[in-house]
Amino acid sequence: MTGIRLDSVSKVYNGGYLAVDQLSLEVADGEFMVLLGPSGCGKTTVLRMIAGLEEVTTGDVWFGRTKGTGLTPKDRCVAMVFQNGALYPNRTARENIIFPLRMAGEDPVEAGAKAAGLAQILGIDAALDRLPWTLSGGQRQRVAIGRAIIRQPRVFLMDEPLSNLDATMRTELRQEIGSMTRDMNVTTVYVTHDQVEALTLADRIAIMRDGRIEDVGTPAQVYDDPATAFTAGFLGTPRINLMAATVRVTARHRVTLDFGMQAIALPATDRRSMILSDHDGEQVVVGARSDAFALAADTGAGNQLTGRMRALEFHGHQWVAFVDAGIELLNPDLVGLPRHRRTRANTAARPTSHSAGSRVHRTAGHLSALAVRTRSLIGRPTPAPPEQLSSPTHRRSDLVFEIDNAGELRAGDPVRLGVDVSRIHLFDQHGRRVDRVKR
Ligand SMILES: Nc1ncnc2c1ncn2[C@@H]1O[C@H](COP(=O)(O)OP(=O)(O)OP(=O)(O)O)[C@@H](O)[C@H]1O
Repeated sequence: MTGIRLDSVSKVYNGGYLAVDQLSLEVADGEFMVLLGPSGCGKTTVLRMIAGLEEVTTGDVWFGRTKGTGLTPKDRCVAMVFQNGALYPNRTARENIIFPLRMAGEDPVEAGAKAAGLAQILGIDAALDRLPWTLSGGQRQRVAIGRAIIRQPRVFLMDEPLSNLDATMRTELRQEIGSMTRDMNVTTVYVTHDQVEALTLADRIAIMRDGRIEDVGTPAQVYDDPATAFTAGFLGTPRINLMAATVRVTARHRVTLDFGMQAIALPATDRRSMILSDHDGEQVVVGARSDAFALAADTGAGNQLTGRMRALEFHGHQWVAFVDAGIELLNPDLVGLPRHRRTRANTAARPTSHSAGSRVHRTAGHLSALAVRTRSLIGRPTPAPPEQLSSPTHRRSDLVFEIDNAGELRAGDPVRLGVDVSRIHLFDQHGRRVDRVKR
C-alpha cells in the first residue's frame, strides 16, 4: 500500500482547455479520499492522471516516494473501476474476477480461492458461475470491483461506480465498498458528484470546483465548518441559504449584518465581530442552514427575521418551509466564481434529490454588484466588471429550511424566525470564510 501526492498538477486538453489547475492533494496510506464536485469540475481527469491514463501537463504525481509521472498505468500498480465496469461477456463472474491473476500466471487453485474469498466479501458467491448478462447491475459492478481489487493494487481508483444503480442497490454496495476498502486498508480515491456518497464513505473529502480544490477535510469538517460558500452550498439538503449582507459597525466590536429591510447582530464576544469591525460598509455573504433558524414567538428578543410563509412541503419526517423575508439570496454555485465562468457553472449545478433545492430561485446579479462595489475583506482586487442591480436575474427569493412540526402554520401566514448567529457562517464576497476554519 502507499499514499498518493499530487504536486501542483495541471491538465490542459488539446484545444487549450484547462481542466485541472495546479491542484495539490495528499492522500495518506490506506485513506479513503472522495473527490466531490459538479459535472465538469475535473474529477475524472484527476483520477485518470493518477492512473496514468492521462498525462499531466505540468506538476507531478507521487506514489509514496516513487514519482509516478512518466510511469505506465501498469507500473503504477493501480486498479480502477468505472461507472459501468465492463466485463468479458462470455466469461463467468468467477472467470472475470480471476482474469488478472491468470494473466499474471498465478496458480489457478490459489486464484480460485482468492476469487471465492472476495466474492463472499462482495456478496456474489452464489453468482460466481453465471455469465454477466444474467446478473443484475449491482452484481455486475461487484464483479468489476472484485476483478479490479484481486491483484491487491497499491491504489484503488473508483469513478462514480454506483451511478448506474438504483437507490437500494446504491446504498447496499456503498456500504460494502466502505467496509471492503477499510478491511483491505487500500488507499482509495473515489469520484462522485453525490454528497451522500461522499459524506458516508470518505475519510476525507476534497471538494472540487472548476479544476481546483475548494476545501479538503473530514466529512464533519467540510459540512460543519466549510471553508467556502461553494462547499457550504454543495453539502447539505436543503441547500444552505446564502444571504447578501452589509457589515455595519455600530460601536467597537458591535457588528450588525444588514440585509436591507432587516438585520441581525453579532454579539461582541463573537470572534467574527472583531474581524469585521474594521470592515464597516463592506459586503459579506451570510450562510444559514436549517439549524440556524427556529420559528420564534413574538417576544422581540434575540435575533429575529420576519417574513411570510410562501410554501410548506410535507416530507414525512419533516416539513420544508419556504419563507419570503425580502432578503436577497445568492446562488452557491456562482459565489466567488469569475464572471466568465458563470454560465458553465450554472449549467453544471449540484444535482439534488431534494425538491427544496429546485424550488428556490437563486440569483447571481447581486453578487456581481457586490464584487464591484466593495473592497475584498481579504484584500484581493475584485475582478468582475459592473453589472446592473436591475438585471433580470436579480430577484428576491425564499429562505428554505426544515422544521419538525408545522403546527397550525399555513402558506401565507406571517412568520418570525429566530436566528442563532453562532450557527451562521460568514464569507467574504469571494465566498471565502472571514474567520479561520479548523483543519
Ligand atoms: N479528452 C478531452 N478533451 C478535451 N476536454 C476534455 C477531455 N476530457 C474532459 N474534458 C473537459 O475537461 C473538463 C473536466 O472533465 P472531467 O471529465 O474531468 O470532469 P468531471 O468532474 O469528472 O465531470 P463528470 O462528473 O461529468 O464526469 C470538462 O469540461 C470536460 O469537458
